[in-house]
Amino acid sequence: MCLLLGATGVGKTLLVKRLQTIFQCLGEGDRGPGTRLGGCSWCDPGKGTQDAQGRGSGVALGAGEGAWGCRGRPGVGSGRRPLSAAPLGVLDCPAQLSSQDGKGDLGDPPATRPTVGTNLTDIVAHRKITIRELGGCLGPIWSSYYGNCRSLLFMMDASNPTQLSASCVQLLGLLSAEPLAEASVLILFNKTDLPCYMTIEEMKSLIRLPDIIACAKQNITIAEISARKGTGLTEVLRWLQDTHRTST
Ligand SMILES: Nc1nc2c(ncn2[C@@H]2O[C@H](COP(=O)(O)OP(=O)(O)OP(=O)(O)O)[C@@H](O)[C@H]2O)c(=O)[nH]1
Ligand SMILES: [Mg+2]
Repeated sequence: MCLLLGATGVGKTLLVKRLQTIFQCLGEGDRGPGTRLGGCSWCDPGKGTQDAQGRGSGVALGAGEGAWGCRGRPGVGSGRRPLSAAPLGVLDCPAQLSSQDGKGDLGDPPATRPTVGTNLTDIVAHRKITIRELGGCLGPIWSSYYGNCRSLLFMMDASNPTQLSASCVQLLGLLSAEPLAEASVLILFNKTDLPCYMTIEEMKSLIRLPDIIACAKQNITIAEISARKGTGLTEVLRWLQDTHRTST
């Protein structure tokens, strides 16, 4: 189980929707040789960038290339670029997840509403990973859900300095919670597409992140992302895959 926590409005639900979009393209099993998909630039060369031979930069899996197969139109084999090494090879095309207009190749950001309870989402990266988002408004009872947590995604809003200190207090509470002592932690600084966002260096110094990491029992990784544009989601996927590779 992966817990996804953070103050209300930081972008947790949008992140999960974005990950779902990517996994629906990449994570539904190998369809075998000759399989290529339409739908998004992750799997449709026609929508991706073109290499020197005019082939697209979309990806498709050949036989036995692992659990990151694409879903979509079968039998359109020409022009596909087989992966040399699955599954991480699939994630070597992060540029397609980003664009300047806020829509990106992931399409328009879907609408979200404040999560007043908990959302469970399954993604498949070698094995099933269940992401449990807890609404920010549930902060007082987050601790009821700490059991069976293998990994923790903690999201902060990099564009909101006034929320940063409150988020830092929440983070310290999580890191000191006994049931989460063994969890791997990924701190996500989201909304880096906004003009007013703070750089990772600014945030590190504001919340004394190096000290927090040094004192924590957990293995902590940090990443700057934009759930809106898709920036940095490749790293999130890699981290999830690596963290849950051997977990139960
Ligand atoms: N500009 C920008 N807006 C974002 C980003 N991520 C989320 N948002 C927007 O922020 C708002 C809140 O996003 P949600 O995903 O609902 O936030 P949440 O963390 O799930 O909030 P709760 O469910 O209340 O805890 C929505 O309008 C999103 O479209 C981002 O990376 N950039
Ligand atoms: Mg939500």
